[in-house]
Amino acid sequence: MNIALQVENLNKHFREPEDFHVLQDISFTVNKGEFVPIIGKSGCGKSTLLYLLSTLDTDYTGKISINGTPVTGKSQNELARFRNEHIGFVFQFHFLLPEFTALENVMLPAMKLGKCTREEIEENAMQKLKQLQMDNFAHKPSSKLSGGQQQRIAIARALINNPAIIMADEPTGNLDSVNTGLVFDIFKDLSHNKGITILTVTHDLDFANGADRVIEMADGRIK
Ligand SMILES: Nc1ncnc2c1ncn2[C@@H]1O[C@H](COP(=O)(O)OP(=O)(O)OP(=O)(O)O)[C@@H](O)[C@H]1O
Repeated sequence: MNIALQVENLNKHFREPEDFHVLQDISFTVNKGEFVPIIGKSGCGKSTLLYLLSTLDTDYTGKISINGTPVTGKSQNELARFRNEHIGFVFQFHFLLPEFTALENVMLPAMKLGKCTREEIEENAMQKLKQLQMDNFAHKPSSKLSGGQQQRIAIARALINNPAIIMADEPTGNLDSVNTGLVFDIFKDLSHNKGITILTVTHDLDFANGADRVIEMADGRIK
């Protein structure tokens, strides 16, 4: 099957401080290996949508399937395992553990999954760092790296469990234009050459313009 993400009639309300229909009848599909930015004005619901798609928020109506697996209705434990195995996360703030080395940070999600030995995980993590041209920094504490380097470590960490899909929320929000370009090139390579699906919320129009297609939102709907 070629579909990485299928979203059907998604609706979400925030109930406090008053009822607010934040996502309205959202339906779309994303194919495997597509690179799709989600754009739209501040407050239109982009991050809320990404949060639902990444299975972190289950308070909605409608259906979400990832890689052919319906995730709607799964228990919190099942979702935690599903996320670890299938989804890589990249955020605006990288959330690296500052006192850990780059390598240790990349290894963490695989250690949590507990499927491989420490040696296997270390080898895999080194490969991911190499892929992002960060292997020379493997043994440096992450706090000693630049913002762009830290974001590349965060992308390596998102890749460690070989996810089918990467969900990113403003991954270049804190970066200068050179590093934004680097992250763009990495995402393009991962999607086009490695078949990983990339869904990313962004305000960066250069980033959006270079992608396969964009999902544009306005007032809780897809335009
Ligand atoms: N927990 C919440 N309770 C009530 N309203 C919320 C909550 N979280 C977000 N909202 C509202 O929902 C709307 C959509 O928020 P969201 O963060 O998804 O927008 P966004 O498009 O990602 O915006 P930005 O580009 O500024 O990050 C906004 O009007 C916001 O104020």
